[in-house]
Parts: sequence; C-alpha cells; structure tokens
Amino acid sequence: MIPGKFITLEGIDGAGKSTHLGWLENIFRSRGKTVVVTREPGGTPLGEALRELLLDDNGTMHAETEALLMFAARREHLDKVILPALARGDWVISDRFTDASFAYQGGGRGLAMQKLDSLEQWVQGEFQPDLTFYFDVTVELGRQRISVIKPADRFEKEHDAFFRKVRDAYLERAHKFPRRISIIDANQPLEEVKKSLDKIISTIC
Ligand SMILES: Nc1ncnc2c1ncn2[C@@H]1O[C@H](COP(=O)(O)OP(=O)(O)O)[C@@H](O)[C@H]1O
Ligand SMILES: Cc1cn([C@H]2C[C@H](O)[C@@H](COP(=O)(O)OP(=O)(O)O)O2)c(=O)[nH]c1=O
Repeated sequence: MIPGKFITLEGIDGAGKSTHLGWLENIFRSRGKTVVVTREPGGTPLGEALRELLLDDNGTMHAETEALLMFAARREHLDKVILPALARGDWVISDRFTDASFAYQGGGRGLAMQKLDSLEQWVQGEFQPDLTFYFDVTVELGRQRISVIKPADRFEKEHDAFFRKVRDAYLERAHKFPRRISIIDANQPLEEVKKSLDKIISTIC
C-alpha cells in the first residue's frame, strides 16, 4: 500500500486544469495534507527540458518520437518526484499524466493505442493515479479560453479536428475507467465546477 495519494488533472487545452489545481491544493492543505504540485511533461529538470522541445512551436517531430519523449519524461518524473513523495505519505497533484498520452498521441495523432499500452506497462507497470479529474469542455470553448492568455504552443496551434479527436479519446478513457476518472463538466461557470469537485473530494478527505 502506498501511503500518499496521487491525483491527476486532465482535459483539452483551456479546460481549466491549471485554474482548479491551485484551488485543490489549498483544500488539501487546509485538511492537513502535505501536497506536492507538479506537471507533465515536466516536473524534473530533465522533464522540463524535454517539455521545451515538445512544446516548441517551431519544432516538428514524428508522432512516435513525441510519444516516446512524453514517456521518457514520465519515467524520470515517477522516479524523482511522484513515487518518493507518495512513499513519504504526501499527496501529489499532477497537471496531466498518462491519460494525456492516450488522448493526444493516441486520439489526436492517431498512434495505435496498443503501442501506448506497451509504453505505459514499461514505464509504470500497474501503477495508476488514485483519482483523475477529467475536465470536459467543448473544443470551441477551450479554444476561446486559451486564445486570451498567451502565444500558442505546438499543441495549441492544432486545428479543431485534432482537439475533437483528443476530447473523444479522453471521454472513451473516462468511460473505460469510471472508478478512477471523474468527468467534470467544465463548460459550467467556475463556481459550479468547484462545487462538482468539492462533492468528489469530500469522499476522499
Ligand atoms: N469554468 C470556467 N469558466 C470560465 N472561465 C474559465 C473556467 N475555467 C477556466 N477558465 C479560464 O480559462 C482560461 C484557461 O484556463 P486554464 O486553467 O489555464 O486551462 P488549462 O490549464 O486546462 O489549459 C483561464 O483564463 C481561466 O481563468
Ligand atoms: C503529458 C502530455 C501532454 N501532452 C500535451 C498536452 C498539452 O497541449 C501540452 C502540455 O501543455 P499544458 O500542460 O496543458 O500546458 P499549458 O497549460 O501550460 O499550456 O502537452 C501530450 O500531448 N501528451 C502527454 O502525454
């Protein structure tokens, strides 16, 4: 039994993950948990360097290279940050994890899910988050929300058709793993989204 809890946030770009991450962190702290906040790709010095390459909007790479780099960053992240924190009994919140690879590289880029299953098995064995919040938002609303913040990265520059496939793959995954993945309707106003989150976290702390 791992003493801590591992919670991941997922969704297409602009769904509201980063916004709610800080809120969740405060709630967990106020309930006495030691919280580690992290993100993917990234979370370690090597992972952050890989993130730069992966998100660079001037860069191009084969879809399999992209998947391999995501999992390489994840291997490092598990080893250096996630597993040690959970072993100490900390609660770890990660802005994205493996579901994003199935959604973006599998759904968006069209890589065979079996290849991603093999990478997942290689990098993390049976290890899975205790709880995943999937923030579901329409592609149109997600795009509206990201367009006002900062210049688009390599993924954010993708067309709506790409994000529709990503969203479909997320929904498919949420239906495949209903006990782990909670679907949050992120089209709602912020206060309503928080209420939905609150209901779920009251079952774990
Ligand atoms: N439910 C919501 N209603 C209105 N605006 C939202 C909502 N969720 C997020 N936003 C806004 O949308 C933008 C993108 O949110 P962000 O949390 O950065 O998304 P993500 O991390 O999923 O890409 C931010 O400006 C945020 O304030
Ligand atoms: C973790 C992960 C992320 N991604 C993509 C999804 C996002 O577009 C991007 C990371 O961006 P994100 O963390 O959403 O960045 P920000 O909110 O700062 O713009 O990487 C994948 O394609 N596969 C993965 O396995």
